Amino acid sequence: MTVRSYTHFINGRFDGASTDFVERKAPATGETVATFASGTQDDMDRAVQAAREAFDKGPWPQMSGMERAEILNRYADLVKANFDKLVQIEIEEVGKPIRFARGDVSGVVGLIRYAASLAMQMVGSTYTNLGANKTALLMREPIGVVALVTPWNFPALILAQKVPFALAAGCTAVVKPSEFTSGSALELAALAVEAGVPAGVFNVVSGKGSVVGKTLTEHPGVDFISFTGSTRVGQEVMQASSKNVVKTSLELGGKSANMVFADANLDDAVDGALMGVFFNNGECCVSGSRLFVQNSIADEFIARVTERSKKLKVGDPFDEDTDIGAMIDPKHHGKVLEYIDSGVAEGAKLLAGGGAASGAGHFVQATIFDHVQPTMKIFQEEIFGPVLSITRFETMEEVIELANDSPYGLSNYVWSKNIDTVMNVAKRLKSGWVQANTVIDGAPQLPLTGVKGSGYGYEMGQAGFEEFTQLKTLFIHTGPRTPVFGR
Ligand SMILES: NC(=O)c1ccc[n+]([C@@H]2O[C@H](COP(=O)([O-])OP(=O)(O)OC[C@H]3O[C@@H](n4cnc5c(N)ncnc54)[C@H](O)[C@@H]3O)[C@@H](O)[C@H]2O)c1
Repeated sequence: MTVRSYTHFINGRFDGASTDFVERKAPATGETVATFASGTQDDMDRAVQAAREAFDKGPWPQMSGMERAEILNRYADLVKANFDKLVQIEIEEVGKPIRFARGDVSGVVGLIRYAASLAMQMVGSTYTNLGANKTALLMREPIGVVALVTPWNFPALILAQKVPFALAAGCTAVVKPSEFTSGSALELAALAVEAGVPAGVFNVVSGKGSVVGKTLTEHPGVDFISFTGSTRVGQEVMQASSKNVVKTSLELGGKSANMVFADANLDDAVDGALMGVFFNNGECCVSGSRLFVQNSIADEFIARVTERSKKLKVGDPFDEDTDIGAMIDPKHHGKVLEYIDSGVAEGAKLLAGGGAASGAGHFVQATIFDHVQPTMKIFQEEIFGPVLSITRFETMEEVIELANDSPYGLSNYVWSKNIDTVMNVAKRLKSGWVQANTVIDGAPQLPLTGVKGSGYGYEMGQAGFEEFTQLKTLFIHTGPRTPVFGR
């Protein structure tokens, strides 16, 4: 197996300055698949400086939207041309099954194309009703140098939820990818330059969050921070941003409810229950890891979900038939197993799985608990693995209360053929996103956001694009002015 060896990507090229490298072992095999430079404060300073100069001196921010769109579309073509390589990197470094890695890279292409269209939609507004001789222009401008910190579960996809939108707005960026999965970020930066993005516009520094992540989010050269990761680190990023009073957007953890009413299309809902929790190994912020089933259908529905879960294939992520790959690293693997033990210890009923799955990698069996109570850890905490917690309910009131009983508020799902049920539940759920009769769905046009412990700010969509812009108000007085002083 070839080991990919990466340095940082600063000012339009791979940077020769690093001497310290860390090995990335594939979670599914334990083999070394890549080495990443272990960044220092100095590396991060150089990257921010490159982005600062590229922003202040141009030409990227001054280009027309049409020019930026053209380059971004060329970038999308290049990502497509490198599809297989990027898919391989995501499988090897993350341990996710091939069909989901393919979905991620297709998603990257779509996000870049959509962002390209937004480059031509950078519109402000005009007020003409302010009184005689007065007009105001609200001019939309790029926010500046942006710090983008990404997690390991969707390394390419989450990067593409940020970078193309920032670039479309005319910003310049420094990316700090996860230290586990930096390969795709570095490849994507190099492809952007190949597509015509000028040097210094898109920089990547790999390394530890506590070193380069911290340096980046505290850096005085940064104008906006967009962070995706855990709620705990999100809190640290908030503190870091206060140092220079920098605007932030935080996309944090989740513990979504997947609610199945008796009148739902039950075939679809069974599939949605499995997809909700086992997609991307369960390492998914919008995972529907709490399943709520209405009492009248519960026994049969839960039996069907359990039976199907036992047929899932856990193992080699390169195998087309694999449903669940490997957990990201041994520590996280151990944490997921501890949650499973806590579910048993706290009295939930184990229906399927319940431990590690065999193989050389960090595999976990598809695990299902029934009769989970809101007081249990597996109900409240984000497990980030293939572990489903099921709770039964009787009424709509009860399930809304159960769903909202969470420190998080990212996404929720409701299954019912009754539009009244869907609307009534959706309106009362405390989450940034609700999906009806589907699960973990989305499109580049639709903004993702959280409430409560899931963060704030928007990613994707027009709202996500506007995060990378700011409004400058130009108030213009024309014609004679009535004196205020010295009349
Ligand atoms: N809301 C969303 O859209 C979304 C999407 C994906 C993942 N997530 C969340 O991400 C988490 C899993 O990812 P993770 O384990 O990589 O998260 P994490 O918070 O441990 O790390 C995220 C990133 O922050 C960096 N980091 C760590 N300490 C830092 C510091 N002090 N300052 C700046 N950066 C620092 C890490 O190196 C990494 O690049 C889960 O909680 C998941 O729900 C959220």
